[in-house]
Amino acid sequence: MQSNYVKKLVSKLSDTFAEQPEYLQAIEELIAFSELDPALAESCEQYNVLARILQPDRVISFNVVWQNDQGEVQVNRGWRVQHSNLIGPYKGGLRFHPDVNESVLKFLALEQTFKNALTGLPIGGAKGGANFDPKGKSTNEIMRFCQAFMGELYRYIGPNTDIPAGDINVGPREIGYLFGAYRRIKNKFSGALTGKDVGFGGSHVRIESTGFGVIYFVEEVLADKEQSLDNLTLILSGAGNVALNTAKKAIEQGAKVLTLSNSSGYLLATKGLRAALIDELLAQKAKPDLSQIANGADIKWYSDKKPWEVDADIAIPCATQNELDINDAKKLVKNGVLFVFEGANMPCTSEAIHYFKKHKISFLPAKAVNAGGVAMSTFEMGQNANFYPESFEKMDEKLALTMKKIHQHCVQTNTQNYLVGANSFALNRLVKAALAQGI
Ligand SMILES: NC(=O)C1=CN([C@@H]2O[C@H](COP(=O)(O)OP(=O)(O)OC[C@H]3O[C@@H](n4cnc5c(N)ncnc54)[C@H](O)[C@@H]3O)[C@@H](O)[C@H]2O)C=CC1
Ligand SMILES: O=C(O)CCC(=O)C(=O)O
Repeated sequence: MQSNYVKKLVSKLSDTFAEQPEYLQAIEELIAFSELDPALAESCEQYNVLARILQPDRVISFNVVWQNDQGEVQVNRGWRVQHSNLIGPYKGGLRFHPDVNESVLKFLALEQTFKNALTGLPIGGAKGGANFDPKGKSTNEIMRFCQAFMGELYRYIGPNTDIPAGDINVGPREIGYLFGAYRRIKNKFSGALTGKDVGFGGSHVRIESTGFGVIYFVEEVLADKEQSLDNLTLILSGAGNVALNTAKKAIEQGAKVLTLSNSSGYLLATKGLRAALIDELLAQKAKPDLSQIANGADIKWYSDKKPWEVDADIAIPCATQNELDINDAKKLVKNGVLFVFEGANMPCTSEAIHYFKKHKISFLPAKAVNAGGVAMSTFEMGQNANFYPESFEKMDEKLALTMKKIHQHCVQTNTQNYLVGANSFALNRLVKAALAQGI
């Protein structure tokens, strides 16, 4: 997409939001790797549609005031970025992390909007969270923080308005506290949050869905090349919800998962991680201490290093944004990696993506690869709306079918390039909706 209209708009956004590098990075990737249907181009410019869909409808920001266990009053910043409800209610996760700021949440909300459009489901895009660090906090402190956060957020959400879910450091425990607070404030039991426990309105497979969906998508891409996961080697980063469920399903499907990681280093299992170990890690409530798993034999811990130096067929970054940079990309290419699948949101820097493209490495973008989570959240909303919970097997089948459809949306839009296919399918759907709905 390189018309004068687009160039002028991007230059204006770059000036206005120069202090928001992650948000500008997400815009740059979209513009560099997408194609607008020529039949839409003139109206898109005439009605300035890109300026409307690249910027969030609104950014809500608020104080979160809570007390720690010592009774001291703490103040964090909370946000909800409601990016677009053109094709469905605002939908996207909440992240609690000290690095959270407006730029990070605006990039995540933009990505979410395009990811959700790519699924083909009727969901808009949003993201939220707080610059709260859960590390070292007691369960009571986490609960009080969630209650204080919802004490502000409840005004802006609802089952047909905006439906938050989890993301980094927001899992079933936090969703439980957030949901409890929402239910009490509103005196309503409704599907205003997803990722709930199956005992009170959650869907089977929501916890596993992002990671399982990653592997269903990997299998679709491999099947296109008449390959399977059997005996392929995978390197993964992270050791949270997405990484562990990706590892679990990959091992089940015959692959060898060599690594997991956290911000202190990575764990390498030269013979592949055992399924039982992944199950143990999944069952732990606290974040695992990976360095303690090393056994001095076939499982080793590498401090302050990233897994991208390990020789493997497939790399799947599943931790956080910009965790895989140009130096990592060079190592992967040198070691002969065949595919890079983005499990996390925007884990590869722009430079890394351009390097993969230059070296003809198959690069599969987050919008497609990790969309299984939000798709399952949408199915949770459906089950809440009709008061009818479905079985694990049915939801798992639905997830696999959804990942197949997302794969089709990419390849039917661009047969050569998944990144362009994914971005363009979503872009054209959003532009058409904006034009049809007027200004
Ligand atoms: N949970 C979900 O359903 C979905 C999550 N995502 C994305 O997947 C990624 C991971 O999310 P979750 O697994 O849910 O979070 P999580 O909180 O369960 O796990 C995050 C993991 O990343 C590790 N980590 C954080 N910073 C790191 C760094 N700099 N280097 C290496 N490891 C680091 C943490 O130690 C932790 O193991 C995020 O980008 C998130 O936005 C995307 C789609 C859905
Ligand atoms: O399940 C959801 O609503 C959102 C999941 C999410 O945050 C994401 O796809 O990045």
